[in-house]
Amino acid sequence: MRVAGEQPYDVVVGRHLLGELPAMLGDRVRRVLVVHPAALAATAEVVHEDLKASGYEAFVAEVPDAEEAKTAQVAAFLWGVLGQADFTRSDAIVTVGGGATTDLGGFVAATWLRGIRVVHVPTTLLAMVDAAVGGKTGINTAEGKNLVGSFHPPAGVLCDLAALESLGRWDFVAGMAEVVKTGFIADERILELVEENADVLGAWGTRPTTDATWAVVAELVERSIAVKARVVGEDLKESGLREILNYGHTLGHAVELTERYQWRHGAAVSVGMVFAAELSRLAGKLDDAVVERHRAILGSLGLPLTYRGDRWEQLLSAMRRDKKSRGDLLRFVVLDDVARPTRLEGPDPTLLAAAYAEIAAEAPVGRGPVTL
Ligand SMILES: NC(=O)c1ccc[n+]([C@@H]2O[C@H](COP(=O)([O-])OP(=O)(O)OC[C@H]3O[C@@H](n4cnc5c(N)ncnc54)[C@H](O)[C@@H]3O)[C@@H](O)[C@H]2O)c1
Ligand SMILES: O=C(O)C(=O)C[C@@H](O)[C@H](O)[C@H](O)COP(=O)(O)O
Ligand SMILES: [Zn+2]
Repeated sequence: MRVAGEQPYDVVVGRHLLGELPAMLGDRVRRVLVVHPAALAATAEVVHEDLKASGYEAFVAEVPDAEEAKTAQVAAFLWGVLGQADFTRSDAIVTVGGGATTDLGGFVAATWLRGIRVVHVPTTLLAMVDAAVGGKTGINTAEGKNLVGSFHPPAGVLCDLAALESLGRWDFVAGMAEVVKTGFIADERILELVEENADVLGAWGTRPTTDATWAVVAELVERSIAVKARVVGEDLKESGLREILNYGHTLGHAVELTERYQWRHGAAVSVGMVFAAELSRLAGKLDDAVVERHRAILGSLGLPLTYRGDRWEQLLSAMRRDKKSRGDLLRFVVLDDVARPTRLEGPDPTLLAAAYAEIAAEAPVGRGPVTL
């Protein structure tokens, strides 16, 4: 799939794709830094050896797992590695990992010498369908999620579906939240596919994956990437259309911060989408049936639908730092219907509180498997 823009690039979905890496890196690259978390050390070493065999001067850097990687300290560590190895503007980074790794590696590529090439090799469902595509890079600060970053499109993305074989159930399910998001904002066929296959998708990794399930996963990945490619191809820097990809994220990111990143991103986005759907309904835009479809689909995958009722003020305060806010104006992506996203600007505080009341859990929810 081709992503349009000033520097168009390919997103390749398939199996055993590492042979495509040199072509994506391009002719001028001499040095390559492979960035990965510990869980992907073996894959990163294969990439490292392949690159050396292809004539590159290749290095590897292991970074912390998950959100622990998305800090200024870890970015500074990688800047140090690049500096020590004399990386120039014609050199490149390859990321091998989930969305946290692609966000971090993309950010370091965007900032080193004001921008070097990066190729992403996403290894989670979430990173394949969302994080690795579109050039949004970022790290967190104490005040919130992705508050520092830049738009820096990759030179290419290699989605090797074989990587999903080792992905744990709840990491796969968390990725499904972004797939479902894509369905609600742009492609109803995605929702139908999830509805038809929720039992096997929600049980990922607990039983052997049949060829039929792989075919469904491949179609979901391709459809989700197609939506993202179309949107970011039109609006890389989020001046309008791209905001729809943030459906469910205004509250979702606030939940992640409140939980000190102990919830998976996809789990927080799941709760955030139910909130956004309720907000859409209370604003008179969305039918009850579509709101209930959110709960049915996300719930059938095992994703959370509620969040603790005693955290509203904290969440509201975190939402003020959302990137869609303008001054004191809170802005939300909401739905008029399936595949008809729109914006709600400066909703009345009582409307927001009423939407939150619809998703608030009476007692604090436990640290369940998807959230952890
Ligand atoms: N830039 C964007 O457009 C964008 C879009 C969506 C999400 N994100 C970001 O992506 C991050 C979430 O990404 P994620 O869900 O991939 O989380 P993640 O990167 O934390 O990976 C989840 C876990 O899976 C492990 N893992 C990765 N690949 C594996 C494999 N093949 N087999 C076994 N284990 C594997 C990781 O080590 C980690 O423990 C968040 O930081 C979110 O903000 C960014
Ligand atoms: O690509 C985008 O644009 C998105 O909003 C995709 C989201 O799934 C992703 O989580 C993104 O990182 C959120 O961006 P942010 O600007 O709200 O931090
Ligand atoms: Zn997201």
